[in-house]
Amino acid sequence: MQIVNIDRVSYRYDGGYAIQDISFSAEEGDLVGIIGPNGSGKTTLFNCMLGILTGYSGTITIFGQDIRKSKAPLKQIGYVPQKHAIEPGFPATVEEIVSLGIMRGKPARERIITALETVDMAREKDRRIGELSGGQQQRVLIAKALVNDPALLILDEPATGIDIETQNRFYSLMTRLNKENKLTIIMSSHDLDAVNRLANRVACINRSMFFHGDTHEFFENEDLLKKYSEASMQAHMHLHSHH
Ligand SMILES: Nc1ncnc2c1ncn2[C@@H]1O[C@H](COP(=O)(O)OP(=O)(O)OP(=O)(O)O)[C@@H](O)[C@H]1O
Repeated sequence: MQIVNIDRVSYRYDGGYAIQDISFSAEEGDLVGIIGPNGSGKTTLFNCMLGILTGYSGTITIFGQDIRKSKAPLKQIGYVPQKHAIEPGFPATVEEIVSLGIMRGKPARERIITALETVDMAREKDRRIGELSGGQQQRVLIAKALVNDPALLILDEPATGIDIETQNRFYSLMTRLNKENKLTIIMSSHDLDAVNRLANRVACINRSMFFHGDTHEFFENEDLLKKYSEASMQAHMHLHSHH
């Protein structure tokens, strides 16, 4: 079953196109890695898929429905945005943070605990989020995204800013959610090595699409890898030329 189909999607801000003519799809059980240098439009693409940005052209179909015509599929998406540092003194507890993810009905305590157990954080439920390490905070934010029992999980650069050992634990969690919980996952990442290990499909974007297919096809293709590293280098220099 097709979970997501992105068909010739473009979005422009006042300054020009952030994404142009993007197409790719995800089947049930896929773990799709979206790779692209800084500023390549990954967050813009996710915001279109989440119904946050509506002025795109092209068609986004999720669980078989055009999201312009029905908002219902959006309720089955769990989303973990790009991580922002949480103030150490931020007063909310882990359990309170996860309860914020509940879209419908009363905050069901059982669902919160189940989501926290999934990410191995149930023991910390009464602790303040600000006291936790970056990797633990990230797991709590995933629990928040899982609390509605989504069929699709979208993560925007989930492992950025956490140490290598924690990243590896985090990647095992992704694999477990994908394989055991049968969750379809779309994850953007700068970490090519992690994408190579985890994802079965890759979509590589640099404003427009430059590859979409099986992971091994991308990583076995020297030309594509070279093109990707050149594009990242340019994006990097472009970013730094403004400072
Ligand atoms: N609100 C906005 N108004 C105007 N331009 C924007 C806006 N948001 C993003 N852009 C531009 O659109 C392009 C794509 O940005 P986007 O955040 O989607 O990329 P990204 O791949 O997620 O980048 P990063 O990896 O750095 O987060 C960039 O050139 C950015 O400057």
